[in-house]
Amino acid sequence: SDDNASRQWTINDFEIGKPLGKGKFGNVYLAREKQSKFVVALKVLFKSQLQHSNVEHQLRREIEIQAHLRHPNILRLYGFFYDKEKVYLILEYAARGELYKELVASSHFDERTSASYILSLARALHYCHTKHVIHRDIKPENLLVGLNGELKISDFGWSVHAPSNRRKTLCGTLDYLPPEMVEGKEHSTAVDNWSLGVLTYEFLFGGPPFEAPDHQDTYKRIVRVDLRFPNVPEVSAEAKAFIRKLLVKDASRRLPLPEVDNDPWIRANADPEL
Ligand SMILES: COc1ccc(C(=O)Nc2ccccc2)cc1NC(=O)CCSc1ncnc(N)c1Br
Repeated sequence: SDDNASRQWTINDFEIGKPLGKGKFGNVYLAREKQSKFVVALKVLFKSQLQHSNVEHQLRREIEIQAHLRHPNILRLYGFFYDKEKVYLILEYAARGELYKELVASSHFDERTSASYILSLARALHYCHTKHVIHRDIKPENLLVGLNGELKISDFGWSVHAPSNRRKTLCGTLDYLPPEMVEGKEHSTAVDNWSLGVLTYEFLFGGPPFEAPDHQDTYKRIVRVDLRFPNVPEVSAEAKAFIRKLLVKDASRRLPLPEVDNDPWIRANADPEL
């Protein structure tokens, strides 16, 4: 409940369990609030590292953004607290962990699994866009899986309010960035439409579409939309047609997220229960 989110928590309110993951600014632990026995994921961030990387403002913006986001496919940030040297984020626990691990384990997903995940993602991103929030960092590492196999978008570390031309320090991989971002131009919510296309490709073929030996080559392939499909029989023409509707250089011509529901490939393959 919301009064829970605002009350002042301390680390003594929680029993700490196994480590769930090692993040860029700190580690995440399974934890349980002692009184309610509510299970959460507790992310521990070191203030010194946040200050050193000059991302405190990003974290504050993220906390502000997340406080207003409520969607079944968006990992909840229930609240936060801090002590002298650390900031703690109280996160929803995604019982089936990182989607990335499932993708690596199975090398690629079948069309039904892929279409179901992509539909959930399209609905969550459209919800964000109605709140003028662009995620900007949609990639398998930022996706988690809930107890019933539902996809959860996490780590809005790079989200901004649209429109924006805020430079995203290209420390991470370029693979998911659209042409307008790699070219440092102004970008809109349509960057997430592009990333959805990249992710669909990666789910079906096991790797991102513009992968190349080095940054420069990836950069060139992205700005040229140098899209090639391995001619593997198990991926349908409808799947490729869907990907081509999203990986479009002109941001205004990318398939709008509300229309993802009506795409023939999605209709034929996504779980109707979604
Ligand atoms: C809403 O989720 C977040 C919101 C914010 C931030 C964050 O660090 N922001 C941030 C940190 C520093 C600077 C600027 C932004 C991170 C997350 N999420 C995560 O870190 C995911 C932790 S891993 C995990 N979580 C739950 N269940 C599991 N099974 C696992 Br594994």
